[in-house]
Amino acid sequence: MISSDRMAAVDENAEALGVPRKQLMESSGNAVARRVRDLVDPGASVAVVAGRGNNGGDGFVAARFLDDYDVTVHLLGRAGTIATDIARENWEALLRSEYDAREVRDSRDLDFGTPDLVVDAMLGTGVAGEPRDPERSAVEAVNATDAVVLAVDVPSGVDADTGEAVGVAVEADHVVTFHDRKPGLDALDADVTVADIGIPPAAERFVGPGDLRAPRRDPDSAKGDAGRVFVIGGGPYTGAPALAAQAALRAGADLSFVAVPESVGTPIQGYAEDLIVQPYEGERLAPEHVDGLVETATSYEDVVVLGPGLGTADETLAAVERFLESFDGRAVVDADALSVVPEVETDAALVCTPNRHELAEMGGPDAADLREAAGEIEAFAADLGHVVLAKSREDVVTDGERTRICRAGTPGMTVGGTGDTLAGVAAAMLATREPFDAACVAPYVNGRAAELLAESRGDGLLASDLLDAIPTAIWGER
Ligand SMILES: NC(=O)C1=CN([C@@H]2O[C@H](COP(=O)(O)OP(=O)(O)OC[C@H]3O[C@@H](n4cnc5c(N)ncnc54)[C@H](O)[C@@H]3O)[C@@H](O)[C@H]2O)[C@@H](O)CC1
Ligand SMILES: [K+]
Repeated sequence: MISSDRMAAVDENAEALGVPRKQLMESSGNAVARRVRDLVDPGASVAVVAGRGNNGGDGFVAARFLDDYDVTVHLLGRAGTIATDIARENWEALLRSEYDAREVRDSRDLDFGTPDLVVDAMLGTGVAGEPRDPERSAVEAVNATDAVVLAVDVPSGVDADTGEAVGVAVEADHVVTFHDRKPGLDALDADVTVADIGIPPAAERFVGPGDLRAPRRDPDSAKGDAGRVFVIGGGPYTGAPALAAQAALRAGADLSFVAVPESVGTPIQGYAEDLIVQPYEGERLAPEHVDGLVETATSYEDVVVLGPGLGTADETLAAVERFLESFDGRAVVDADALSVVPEVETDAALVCTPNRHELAEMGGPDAADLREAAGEIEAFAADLGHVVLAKSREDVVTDGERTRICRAGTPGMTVGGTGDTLAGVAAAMLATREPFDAACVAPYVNGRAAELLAESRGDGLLASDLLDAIPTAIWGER
């Protein structure tokens, strides 16, 4: 089962892996034609009713695979308004080769005769709202025929995710959908087949540009703002919390607060004027600081980063435990704070970011190659009840049910501090995405940032160099 957002991401990932959309369209159209062959005999009359998006493009391709049928293609609207290059190219290919392909410029001219089969290629996953004319009239005309109706991907007017129709919708007898079932198709009274269109499994397995670009939809948390990040770290170390907080800003957070012992507040503020330092008394985090921190984080709905530079003093780990017991928001847990997570009952949604050694100390698999241990890491995350982003050359990201691999990055990233920038990026992502998605995208961004610097910095990369490259890794390419 695949949602339309995820499908769009996978499709873009496939393109990045060298399987362009136009190739997928060729496979989709071919699959539609094969289904036509199953349903009606050669010589039968087939009307392809096509919209101006890629769903229509699939229909244009299908026509080329049906030369032993009596095929007419009806484009709803003017060819000049075809929305994508690949659909337009396939339309023009029909014209140049003298297929019977017509523009329907006015819904009153809609006449596709009395075909044996109608291919509904009007609207697919790109539909927004109820079908407008000419599609609306065409949907009604298709429903009024006696022809067998084969819908491409999803019956036009039906929402692929919910199965609902806001206005008119095609009553399809058959649906050929691509790559994987769409959740909305189960609700329909139609026979559904799934066609393999050659999307490599790697497009789903590996985090890619599609994951980054996918709509950031999270009805529970996204309130239209990019979020405040609250880093609880520092004491024995000062660089780590500052890097995490700055990375969060570079990845789009509106504000970055750093709660640190007053002993290190001044140096941390000195690193960057963009950070808002909130000092508490003493030299390290202790249980007496926790209530105030929980209150701040809760009242502002901050995404918390817990751990960078905290150290391992007993009272600090007790404070981490106490924090997690009473906090019920979202947090990235990193570094020294990780060892507490398996012991604690918390209502918070956590993204845990252990390296190989921290993962083993948490009770996860002790493996030299994390990717090979992905199954065990998934089982560990299921047990833990939190998202695990296990960092290595190839990161393993899992919520206990789904697992993805992130291959982005460079050898130069073994330098200290890249884990801190990762935690900050993850927090910024967590403000607008659900935890698993945020955990997939964060190492991709951090790794891409390093890749952008590979030529100029090589093995001399510093974690602080990544800060500048993070915005380009997110928004700058394409
Ligand atoms: N995502 C993928 O991986 C693949 C997608 N393919 C096809 O591409 C389709 C999605 O293509 P698109 O994103 O171009 O979208 P669609 O072709 O589903 O629809 C977009 C077009 O319809 C118009 N439109 C939107 N809402 C409308 C409404 N309410 N009334 C009238 N017109 C409306 C838009 O202006 C646009 O021109 C899929 O359903 C599938 O058929 C396949 O080619 C293969 C791979
Ligand atoms: K359709």
